[in-house]
Amino acid sequence: MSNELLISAEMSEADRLTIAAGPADGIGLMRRAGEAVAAEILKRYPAAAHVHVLCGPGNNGGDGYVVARILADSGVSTTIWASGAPRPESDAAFAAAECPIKPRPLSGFAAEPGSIVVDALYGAGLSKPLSGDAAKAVDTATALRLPVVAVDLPSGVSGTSGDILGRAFRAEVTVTFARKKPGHLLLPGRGQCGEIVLADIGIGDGIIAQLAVSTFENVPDLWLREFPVPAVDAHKYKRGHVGVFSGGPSATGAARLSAMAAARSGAGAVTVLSPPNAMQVNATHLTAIMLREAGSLEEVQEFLTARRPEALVFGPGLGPEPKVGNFALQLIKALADGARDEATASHASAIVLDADAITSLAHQPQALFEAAREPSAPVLVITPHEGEFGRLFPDIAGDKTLSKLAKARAAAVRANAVIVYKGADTVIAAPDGKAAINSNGAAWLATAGSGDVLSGIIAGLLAQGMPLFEGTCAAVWLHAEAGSRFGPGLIAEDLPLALVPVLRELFDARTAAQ
Ligand SMILES: NC(=O)C1=CN([C@@H]2O[C@H](COP(=O)(O)OP(=O)(O)OC[C@H]3O[C@@H](n4cnc5c(N)ncnc54)[C@H](O)[C@@H]3O)[C@@H](O)[C@H]2O)[C@@H](O)CC1
Ligand SMILES: [K+]
Repeated sequence: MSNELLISAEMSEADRLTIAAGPADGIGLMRRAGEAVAAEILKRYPAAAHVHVLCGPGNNGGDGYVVARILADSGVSTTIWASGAPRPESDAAFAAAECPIKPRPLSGFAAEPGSIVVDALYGAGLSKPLSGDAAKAVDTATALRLPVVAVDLPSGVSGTSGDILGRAFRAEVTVTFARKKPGHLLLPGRGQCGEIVLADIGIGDGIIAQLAVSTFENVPDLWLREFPVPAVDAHKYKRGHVGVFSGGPSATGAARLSAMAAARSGAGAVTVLSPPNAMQVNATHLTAIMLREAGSLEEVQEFLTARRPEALVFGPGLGPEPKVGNFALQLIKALADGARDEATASHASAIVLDADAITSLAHQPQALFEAAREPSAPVLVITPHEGEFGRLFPDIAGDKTLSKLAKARAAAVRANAVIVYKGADTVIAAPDGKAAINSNGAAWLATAGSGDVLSGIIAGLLAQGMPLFEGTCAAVWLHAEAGSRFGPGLIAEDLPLALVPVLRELFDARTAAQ
């Protein structure tokens, strides 16, 4: 698997463990890193008139000296612009000594149209905002619109948070080593990386496994083995039952989008739970989806006991009023009580809290967090976008020292829930610290009702027995993949059907792997 994302301490540890295991040493890894970058440049820019390699004082710069040496050996006209000499005896100093090109000071960096820039100023060791000559170099390359190939990370992008420190290069290609870093996927860093190439420099999977990494890129490898394949003797309730709460007569569409998405994701049965005054309008619009009147907690409990849905969606279209939050709390409590009482066993094991449920619970977040900690409480998935996250977790949202990844993790621990912190770089985080960053989304998904569909997919996959974190990650990926492939013109109604070809591919991949 190569879906792990490494922070810089983990990358250094991987480096250390690889060197300790032998036979590679530090300069050996650096040579492989530089070779990978040089190969990419020779492949992509065979007609480049000139290559300017910008080398920093650390190991990122060391990789740059290797690149410059190989390019020069290959007959490419190459200049090195260095910001300070490498520390004596360091791997970077060895790499610089092996390179026949005499470096010029970065302060004089000038380039001509048609040339290529290799950014080997700072990588994993970036520790403060880019300033002085480095910032000027960014401005020069940007003004001339020169193609930039970044070594490991575009200088100025934090590998941990994806933040831009001061200024950053906007690369056409970024070549990184062993595994991607969170900053390659989190915004705004992702936007600076261009195409990301992952190069093998001899840090084996066994070494990565020793790191016990807890952050992943959300790709099918992460959850495919848990992806549901219906049993030969499946009947509809064996394929999972989802209940979706509907809003009032003028706000029923959101629940229907969720319900349709749950059904398309493979749940065998889906029921819309409707207030009495919305029964007529829901009935007019539902065919395969079942409908049940549930205006009170008692009626909901009757449904839970009689039909035993595995997952519920609560929030889309319900309205942001405090009474919605109160109902959510009562529901969580009722499910916790029900799960303890074998006689009623009215338990749904998962609730997806979305949209208005999140906003209404922001009036009493502590009550939610306490309810989620009750023994036997159902597992919760909370799916806030930026605004909703800020309402439910204002202090975490306002903490400028935390990345989006760290914020999602902190929220998951506090709420004892899987948090889907939505956006173009959606982060999924579980209370046990596991987290994934999604990277296959597209702007087409920013359309009304898209989030309601996502909630339905999550519930649909959880109802079919996928584990909580993996099921949620799979839903986020599926939703993004369906929307990205559909492209221009996408509206939320299209998404459930757009899931079908993606599901087919996953199903085929899953069964082929069995
Ligand atoms: N497994 C690994 O860890 C490997 C790492 N390699 C390379 O090593 C890099 C990391 O090397 P380092 O840890 O030496 O870190 P860097 O080379 O990224 O930077 C470290 C140096 O830059 C200074 N610095 C940081 N930000 C600055 C700023 N904004 N302005 C001025 N000075 C600044 C630091 O004080 C330090 O001297 C990776 O990005 C990668 O390119 C590769 O050689 C291959 C193997
Ligand atoms: K760099």
